[in-house]
Amino acid sequence: MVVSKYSASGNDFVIFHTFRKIDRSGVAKVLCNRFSGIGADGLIVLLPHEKYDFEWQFYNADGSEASMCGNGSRAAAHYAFVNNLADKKMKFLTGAGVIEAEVEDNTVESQLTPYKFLGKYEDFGKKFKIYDTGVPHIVILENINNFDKNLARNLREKYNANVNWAEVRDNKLYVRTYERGVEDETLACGTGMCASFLVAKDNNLIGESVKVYPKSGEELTVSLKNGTLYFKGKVKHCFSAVMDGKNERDFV
Ligand SMILES: N[C@@H](CCC[C@H](N)C(=O)O)C(=O)O
Repeated sequence: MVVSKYSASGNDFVIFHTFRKIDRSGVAKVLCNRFSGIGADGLIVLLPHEKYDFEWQFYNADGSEASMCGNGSRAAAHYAFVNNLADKKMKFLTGAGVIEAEVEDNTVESQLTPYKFLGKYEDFGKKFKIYDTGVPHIVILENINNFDKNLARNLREKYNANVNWAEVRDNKLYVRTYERGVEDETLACGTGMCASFLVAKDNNLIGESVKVYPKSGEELTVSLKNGTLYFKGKVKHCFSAVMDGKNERDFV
């Protein structure tokens, strides 16, 4: 069994492709474990699809399945292209709908599925909005140094959403995200950066396109064109490894 490890702006993934569509929650937990596995925020499995270039299964590190992952969509597109599973421009099916992606060397742009506004709230002493950009995200617009892991954990549990602190400085967007399913802050979260973009835009703090910097410090671009979110940045293929003599069944 061959697996690849990718980092998409610091959000890291184990990726492989196969023909079998089975529950891989247990495999995700084993492979994503940072001490006894490969270590990653999520597992992505590419499967054949009759209409699209492929479909994917996405699992968080704790084995929970998520309908979408922005950074994962960029890593998966790069993996599909270099492994000859798709052309540079591709369409693939996720739990949230069809993603269109384009690979140009190590830079990948994904066109996300339509977003939904889920409401405006005041709770735990904070004002925030929730947008679904494929998965739900709470966005608190304030100094990102106020990022508070305990508060994020409480909000995540009560609203079953990822939690972002977002700040606009010098026309740039800075975002820190506590991710559901990793249950910690990650170095970057694509759907979180896109939700933060929407909230900053609602507040007239940015235009139709902005440079975004997650915790990793890597630069990405989020744009809104005709009501559709585009998300672009570099991905890194860290390595591919042969899991010697092993089948994924051996991991659960
Ligand atoms: N890191 C992802 C989001 C992955 C899913 C999320 N943790 C959830 O369970 O909602 C991204 O880049 O968008």
